[in-house]
Amino acid sequence: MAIDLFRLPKAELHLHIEGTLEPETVMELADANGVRLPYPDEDALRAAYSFRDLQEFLDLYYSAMATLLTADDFHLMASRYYATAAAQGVKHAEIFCDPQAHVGRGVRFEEMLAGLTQAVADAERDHGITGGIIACILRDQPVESAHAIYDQVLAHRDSFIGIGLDSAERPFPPELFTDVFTRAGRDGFKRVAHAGEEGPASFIWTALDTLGVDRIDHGVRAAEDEELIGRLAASDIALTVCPLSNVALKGVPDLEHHPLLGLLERGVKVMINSDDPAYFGGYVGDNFLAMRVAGMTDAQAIRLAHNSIAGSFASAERKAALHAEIDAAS
Ligand SMILES: Nc1ncnc2[nH]cnc12
Ligand SMILES: [Zn+2]
Repeated sequence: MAIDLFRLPKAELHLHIEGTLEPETVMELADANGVRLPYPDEDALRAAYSFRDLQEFLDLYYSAMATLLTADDFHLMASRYYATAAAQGVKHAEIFCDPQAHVGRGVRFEEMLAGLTQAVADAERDHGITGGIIACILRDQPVESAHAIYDQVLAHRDSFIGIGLDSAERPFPPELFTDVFTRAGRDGFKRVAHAGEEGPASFIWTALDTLGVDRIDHGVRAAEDEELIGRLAASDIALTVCPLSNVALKGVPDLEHHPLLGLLERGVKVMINSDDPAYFGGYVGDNFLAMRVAGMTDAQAIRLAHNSIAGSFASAERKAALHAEIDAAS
């Protein structure tokens, strides 16, 4: 009998918490906060969840997050994510947030952080989900802004696991942010970066070699570069792949032609994540189910789940316990 993919224990390592805003939550927060949106109702908003590319998605993503004002709003959003994630087998989650996108529209950094850190603590108490928060730098904002937001992250050192790099990829190569990532490395933060989502495989090389990242987010365009596949397979660098996202943003034509399973078979440490699940058609368990329809075997699903634990920043003890949970469930 096929394994229950929702009950398969897994880690989620590529999840933008602002990308979990379902249309009903956006409308609820807009009403509560008196924020005017260019959509009359939930259905009209949902109808807009169809994208030609990354930028078109980002435009909607940034406009919907304008409904987040108070710590309670951030807490509500994240708590809803954790409840759904728990029901889909997530045991450990390293969630992204985009502080510049909130501070830039007048929300205090501490307001955002209070809501998110409370939700992280609640998730462990209520669902047994471990993990934490990775603050992403917006690569389409000036480098000075990256340093300024990093100063705030550093001032709240204990609330963050690490720093990341996201937003519009193609005109903004990783090396623009070498200095701020060097600072973060010296300060002992883990470092991750989106690379090879829409941008070329060369961005994966520079994320590794100039930013010193511990993990690559997406990285699917590594499949176009044989030398890079060899390098990744020989390393411990994991790729946090997001299948439904790549189809929704037209990076790959369909899941049958997605490079995930090919990279897995080449020995690259890939795993399945949801990216922005409210926008792309499903949470991490839904991504597993969709990949099964596209040909993923149970044995591959189990390897992907183990890779998600191995690629996480959890402690060695936590990792051992979660690997054992996967073995028990499979
Ligand atoms: N898929 C994605 N790529 C880059 N930046 C993002 N921010 C939220 N989702 C993103
Ligand atoms: Zn992402």
